[in-house]
Amino acid sequence: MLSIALIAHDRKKDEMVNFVTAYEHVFEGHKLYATGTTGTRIMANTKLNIHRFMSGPLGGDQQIGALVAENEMDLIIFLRDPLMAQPHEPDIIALLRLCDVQGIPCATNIATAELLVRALDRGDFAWRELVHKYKPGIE
Ligand SMILES: O=C(CO)COP(=O)(O)O
Repeated sequence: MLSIALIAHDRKKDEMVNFVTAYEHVFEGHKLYATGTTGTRIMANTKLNIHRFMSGPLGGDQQIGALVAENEMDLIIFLRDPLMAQPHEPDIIALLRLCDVQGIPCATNIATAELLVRALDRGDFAWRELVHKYKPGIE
């Protein structure tokens, strides 16, 4: 069981709900996290149970980033709105940066999200189980 974060900006939320609904059978085998409103929308439309953090503008991206920093998060699906400025842009950049620091697969558009979820379904994320098994504790 892996940890997956689902995040979508407002104009991408319908896309996220449709996507998660289509792959509900894959997501149901994992521990799911989301920013506040995204999580509420997904739970209203699926049977999935999701741990919801704060809404993005109130710190949700940073809360998910904290788990990425500790190498606890295995996959991030972050449907960003590339055509709308966000008040919390620094938080968004910080989360994406931490994904690169830890080498965490992170999809920022639906095409990449689809490829990664299919890879997850095939078992291509087994290496993340090893990361968890051998991860050093915080000194
Ligand atoms: O703003 C977000 C990510 O940057 C998403 O937050 P919500 O899911 O609360 O709308």
